[in-house]
Amino acid sequence: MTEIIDGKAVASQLREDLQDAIETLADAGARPGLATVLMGEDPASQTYVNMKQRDCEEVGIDGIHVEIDGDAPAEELYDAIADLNADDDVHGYIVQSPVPDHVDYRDVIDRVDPAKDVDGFHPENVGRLVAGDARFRPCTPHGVQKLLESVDVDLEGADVTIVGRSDIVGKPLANLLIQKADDGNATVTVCHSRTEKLVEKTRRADIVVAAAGVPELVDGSMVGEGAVVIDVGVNRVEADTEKGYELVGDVEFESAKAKASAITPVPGGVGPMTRAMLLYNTVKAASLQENVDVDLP
Ligand SMILES: Nc1nc2c(c(=O)[nH]1)N[C@@H](CN(C=O)c1ccc(C(=O)N[C@@H](CCC(=O)O)C(=O)O)cc1)CN2
Repeated sequence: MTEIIDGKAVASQLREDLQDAIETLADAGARPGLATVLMGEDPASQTYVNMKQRDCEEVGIDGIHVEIDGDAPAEELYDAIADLNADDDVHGYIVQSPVPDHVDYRDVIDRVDPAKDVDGFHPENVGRLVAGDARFRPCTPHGVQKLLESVDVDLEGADVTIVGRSDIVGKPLANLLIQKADDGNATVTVCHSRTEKLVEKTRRADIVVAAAGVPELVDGSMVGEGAVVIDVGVNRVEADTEKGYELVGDVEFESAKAKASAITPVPGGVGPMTRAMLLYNTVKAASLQENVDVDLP
């Protein structure tokens, strides 16, 4: 029987497990604060920031939301970032990606105070992660690690094939999984649009992570018998539904499930974990800035 990895349940447990740390901070007179910044009107991004704000409310984190018109000059976003860097009540913040075309996301990230960079995207935090001393693990890769932990998969020496080389998922996940750590020690192959013999590389893997942003790119014929399949894709595909779209992963679920020992669904797999790990990083940021030791799950 294939195990369906319930990301909602793992995320819910993690939010519960964060409560001790949030209470420890409260006892010391500190309440974690997270700001979300959204520039533009991308509907999926609006959904994600709304969900992030709701998560904050649920666990006892102060949420602040900043919205910037999609046509505004980049300087307006830079000013908002400067304000958040200077605000002592904000321990962490994220600038939702993508930003409008006239704004360079790298210029944006460079301006974020690395101590408040709870996405873990600032070059200083990327460097620390690669060096094996991460301050903030990027939320989606960290969420994938927690999901693998939840199915007790042995990463030591495992062959992992990641399809996708994005700065947000593929690159940091590969770096985390090769590290000398209990949740690392894997052998990782990172595939991308120029990779040759992709099927060969996914089929030989013990763990396949699909993170290319291409709906149903990975099907059952690309999955080895008994592999663990992690689907990072959350693609909105036009459909005759109330919302006018349906959510489709990067994995063709039914055919991959027939081969896999465990698989994440979309929705309800990696997405909720991305949000849960943002809360985790915010609590960590608050603990570091307020000099209060907390036990993190
Ligand atoms: N600044 C950032 N921007 C983006 C990130 C990121 O980590 N930081 N990642 C993605 C989007 N993302 C986070 O913001 C994200 C994606 C999906 C979900 C989620 O909960 N998905 C649900 C379904 C939601 C729905 O109904 O549409 C699920 O999969 O069950 C949360 C966050 C790009 N940008």
